[in-house]
Amino acid sequence: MIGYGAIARAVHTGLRTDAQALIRQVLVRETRCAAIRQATGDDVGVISSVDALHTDTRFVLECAGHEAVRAYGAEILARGISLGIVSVGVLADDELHEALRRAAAGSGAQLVILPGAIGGTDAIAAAGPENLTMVTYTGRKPPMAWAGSPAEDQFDLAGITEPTVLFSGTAREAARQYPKNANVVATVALAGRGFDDTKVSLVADPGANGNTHEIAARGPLLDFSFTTGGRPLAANPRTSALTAMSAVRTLRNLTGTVVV
Ligand SMILES: NC(=O)C1=CN([C@@H]2O[C@H](COP(=O)(O)OP(=O)(O)OC[C@H]3O[C@@H](n4cnc5c(N)ncnc54)[C@H](O)[C@@H]3O)[C@@H](O)[C@H]2O)C=CC1
Ligand SMILES: O=C([O-])CC(=O)C(=O)O
Repeated sequence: MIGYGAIARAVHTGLRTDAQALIRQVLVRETRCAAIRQATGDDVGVISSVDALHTDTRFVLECAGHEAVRAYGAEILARGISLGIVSVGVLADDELHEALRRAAAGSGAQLVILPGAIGGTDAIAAAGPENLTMVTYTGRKPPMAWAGSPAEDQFDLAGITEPTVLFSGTAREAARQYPKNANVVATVALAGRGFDDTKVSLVADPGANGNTHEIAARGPLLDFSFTTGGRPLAANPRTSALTAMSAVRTLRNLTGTVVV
């Protein structure tokens, strides 16, 4: 697993008593190794380079942010190790996306896009771009869950008293401008009509109970709307707890006899 922040810790906890999947190593930055060794306990190795991965590693799960996908993604895939990512928004960079695709194609590994904080991408991906005429995404979070995003420079977040649209544009712009809030946007885009043809609104809503994701899609095969009202992780209010459970599910499904 790459990273040991809010999502990664919840994944580790979620799998501690699991017989199906086991986190063997955590890949973190060199400067963080000592502190993270204390936090993980003895059941996990703490490493700071892809070279230190066990040679029989089957799957790497990224829970660390866009920079981590850039730093390690291609190297991992080129070794034939499949990579699951939650920091999907980084794929709005076409050059990186292509480099990861090439690395995976060359080794036979897979780049796996996790659903993360949202439900519904299975239906959109099943329909496919040829069967979708429109896909939109609206994300709502309490105003202070947008702290640390570009919205902080444009709005007085603490003073917001009614639902306020912070961003309106394409999935590509949203993913680039909101790297810690719009990863699900990228997942919707990749499942459906792509980064430039998915309309996105990001809203600060003082009445929001947690992080709400609304997806709407239309086409000859379906008329689709799905809302996920996710509760945040205590360790990071901008991140929905479901993101970690989505990763736990992905890891369990790697070895499950019956896979749902
Ligand atoms: N797809 C989805 O539904 C969601 C995706 N995310 C993505 O997950 C990322 C992590 O989220 P949280 O765990 O809530 O954040 P966090 O800030 O609690 O944890 C991130 C961890 O990654 C580590 N890290 C950063 N750069 C690294 C690198 N180059 N190498 C190794 N470790 C590195 C940090 O030290 C930190 O421990 C977010 O930045 C975002 O990209 C977040 C929420 C939902
Ligand atoms: O956790 C969430 O609610 C979604 C999120 O931050 C992201 O997609 O980056």
